[in-house]
Amino acid sequence: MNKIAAIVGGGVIGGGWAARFALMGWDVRVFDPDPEAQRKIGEVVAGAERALPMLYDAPMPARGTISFHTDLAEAVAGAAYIQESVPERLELKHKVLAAIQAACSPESVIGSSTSGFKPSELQQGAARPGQIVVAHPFNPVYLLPLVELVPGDDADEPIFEQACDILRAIGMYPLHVQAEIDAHIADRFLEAVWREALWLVNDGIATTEQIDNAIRYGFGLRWAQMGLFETYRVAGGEAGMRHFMEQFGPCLKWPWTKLMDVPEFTDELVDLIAGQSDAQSGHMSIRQLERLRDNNLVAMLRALKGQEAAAGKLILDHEATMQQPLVDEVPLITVRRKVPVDWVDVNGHMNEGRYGQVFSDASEAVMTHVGADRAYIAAGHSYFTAETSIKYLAETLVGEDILVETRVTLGDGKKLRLWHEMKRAADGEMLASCDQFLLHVSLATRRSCPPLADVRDAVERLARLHAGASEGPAPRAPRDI
Ligand SMILES: NC(=O)C1=CN([C@@H]2O[C@H](COP(=O)(O)OP(=O)(O)OC[C@H]3O[C@@H](n4cnc5c(N)ncnc54)[C@H](O)[C@@H]3O)[C@@H](O)[C@H]2O)C=CC1
Ligand SMILES: C[N+](C)(C)CC(=O)CC(=O)[O-]
Repeated sequence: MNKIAAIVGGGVIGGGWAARFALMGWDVRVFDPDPEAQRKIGEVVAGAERALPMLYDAPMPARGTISFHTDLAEAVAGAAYIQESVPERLELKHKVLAAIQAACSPESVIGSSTSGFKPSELQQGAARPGQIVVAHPFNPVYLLPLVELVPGDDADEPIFEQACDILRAIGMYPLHVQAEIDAHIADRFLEAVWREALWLVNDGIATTEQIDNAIRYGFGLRWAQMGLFETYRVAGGEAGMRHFMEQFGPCLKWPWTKLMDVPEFTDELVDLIAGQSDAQSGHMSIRQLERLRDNNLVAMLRALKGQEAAAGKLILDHEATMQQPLVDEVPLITVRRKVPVDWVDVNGHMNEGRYGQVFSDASEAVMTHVGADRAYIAAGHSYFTAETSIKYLAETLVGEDILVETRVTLGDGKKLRLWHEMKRAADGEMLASCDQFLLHVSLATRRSCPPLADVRDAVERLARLHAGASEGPAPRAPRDI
């Protein structure tokens, strides 16, 4: 299978798909008749380039190309994955899907971003119905992993499997929706909440800002990490879900919602809502709001990563597939990454504590390289850092690509000394240096001891290889420990 994706319809959602595929190493071809499409996608890709790599504490794959095509057939021919993201009108989707099928390989996956149409509706009159699946993403597609994958009854099994594999490979979470239904799963919730919110504004109960506050200071935070049922299970106390249902079941019969109805979109209601929304957020442009949203999402997803929970666990698992083994070279490139938004301090640059983290990651990469990896540590041996001296040489800013070059300046028995240079990838400027001294330890006694033979040999071999090539300080006499 090649790594070519065709994006048909390059608006808000198509642009997000294009960015995610390209940043995950796919070559992307876009077809969109709008003369402004290239500019609009450029804006989305710029936002994605800034935000998506911040989720990962690993080097990203080499970015794929994005090309723009005036001929749909040319864009889709030979693409392994095709995503349709044209406006939500069934007759338009039928026309576009027919044109795609006339030009693409029968083996390609055709995903549709449709928010509400069922696969059987999209497949009506199609040349190969089983090739078309609903692949409904969430905005921004380049940060949110969920994609509702609805194959429908006529789905072609290999196409569906391939869709799952490709979506996982680009870091997404394909949720298999077994039975087709209007608006799939998630949009049903969104619409219920949206409907209720419209009533609250319409009836003068709450403003748009109060409704947003009710979500973001409360249940919105819960939903991001536990969803609905797990949250309510906890809310039931020690007796869990049963008690929760017993206590709150009767409320469902009380007039707590107006979900069966929707207020008329009169000019007055549209003016009221748009006016309140302007008053609430009109001081920021849409691009500024997008950047704020992306920063917050990155910070939240990174927090979930730290807890190995929910979408954070998904990113961790995906990251593990992206790690490349170190190449035995002088210097070793031990870290390649982007500075994420949650590493910035009040001075607007990378906080000093994060330099320690970068150099610690660099040392861990060396440890793995010499065989002191997770299995070695689990078997009771490791290295502890005994001394670190960091020099901060230039400011490191959020979003910058950085790398660390590491030289082994001493590898002698239980002693390991490393010289790290952190550089800006764009121009090679040195941002910080670090002289680090580590001692091999037994995790049973928590005291220093010689490494096992393989690790000792690997460390000593690296030290010989790096001797003379060092740009770091002259090795000092190791401390007597
Ligand atoms: N905006 C959202 O929050 C979400 C939208 N979706 C779904 O994604 C799809 C696209 O929605 P948006 O990106 O929001 O719309 P959009 O209006 O931002 O973009 C649609 C794009 O399709 C292009 N287009 C129109 N006719 C075309 C044709 N014949 N061939 C190729 N391109 C054509 C337009 O020029 C435009 O750039 C819809 O099915 C929508 O339901 C899914 C998830 C979220
Ligand atoms: C409003 N919407 C129906 C287009 C929303 C979606 O389909 C998903 C999302 O990103 O909220």
